Amino acid sequence: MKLLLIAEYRDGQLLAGWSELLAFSREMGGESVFFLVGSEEHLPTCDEKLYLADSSACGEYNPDLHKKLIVDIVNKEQPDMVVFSHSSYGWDLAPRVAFALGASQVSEVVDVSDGVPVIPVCNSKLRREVKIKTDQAVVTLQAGAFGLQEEPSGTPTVEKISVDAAGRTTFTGYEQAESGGVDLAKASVIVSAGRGIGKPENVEMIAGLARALGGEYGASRPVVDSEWVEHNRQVGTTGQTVAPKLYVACGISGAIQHLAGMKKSEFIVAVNTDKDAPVGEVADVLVVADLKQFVPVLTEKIESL
Ligand SMILES: Cc1cc2nc3c(=O)[nH]c(=O)nc-3n(C[C@H](O)[C@H](O)[C@H](O)COP(=O)(O)OP(=O)(O)OC[C@H]3O[C@@H](n4cnc5c(N)ncnc54)[C@H](O)[C@@H]3O)c2cc1C
Repeated sequence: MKLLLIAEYRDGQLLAGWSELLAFSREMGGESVFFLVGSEEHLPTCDEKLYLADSSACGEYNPDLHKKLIVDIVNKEQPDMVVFSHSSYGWDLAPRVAFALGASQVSEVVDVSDGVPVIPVCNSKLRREVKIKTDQAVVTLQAGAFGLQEEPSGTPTVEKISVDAAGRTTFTGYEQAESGGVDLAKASVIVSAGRGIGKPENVEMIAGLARALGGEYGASRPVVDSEWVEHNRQVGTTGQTVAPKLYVACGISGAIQHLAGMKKSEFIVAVNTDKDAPVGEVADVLVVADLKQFVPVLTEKIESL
């Protein structure tokens, strides 16, 4: 099996997701070739072949033009799979490439089972193995789902490529999302509220524990989507990525999109009524308890120290 891995470049920097693409390729047992619209200054540290288009000529974000470049490489290399990150770049480009190739597309892959991509379904409550029936497939990988065991090293063999066409899209720049007054990335302790808190009035209970520990409070996406907590406190792939000394996940099941934003925390405590909740796989301590009983008692004890 051969895989074409589409690395990403933003604001003059190579994005770290390239190593997740390589980890996926290794799980698939495949030979990998990279594609990047970027610069020779920032290349993946690996020994694979890399097709490099210059971002100053092709634009960092020009889906029309990048699709043409990728399709040319696909015609040359004949990979079985073209692999993107499940990012805004991937969301935009992957369907264009799949359509151009007449290939099937599998979005948001989180695992591999016996060589078959696995995707979450039913709001991540279930997983589905996807059997690909076309000769070629285009897949996108959920952030944080795949990781290399070892620190990547090496120097790619670079082949420079270019394209004459201009494309129909004009890139005008990136706009930074407003982060508001809270910068969770700077907090050394974060206590997060999940759907298990049950009602918006219980956010204060989570904020109280965070205050007692000298930290900030965060939330999972359903809590933010319900407008119980503002978006700048959301942790996960569509929120903030954090790595505090202590992360306390209260009533959070541990969906891959949440774990991707907090699993690098130094010490993780999870409070959950379900002893089999997936968050237990990353937690250093799993407290099997009703958070409405446990959190107020813990807060009181800490405050009395
Ligand atoms: C493209 C995409 C991007 C996403 N981005 C994000 C993201 O950035 N961040 C994010 O968090 N999610 C994100 N999600 C959503 C994610 O898939 C999950 O749906 C979400 O993380 C689940 O949130 P939760 O754990 O709070 O809720 P649930 O999965 O419903 O879990 C609730 C947990 O609370 C426990 N519980 C219930 N009652 C109690 C109690 N009284 N005491 C203790 N425990 C209790 C339950 O056992 C359960 O484990 C994204 C999804 C998609 C498709």
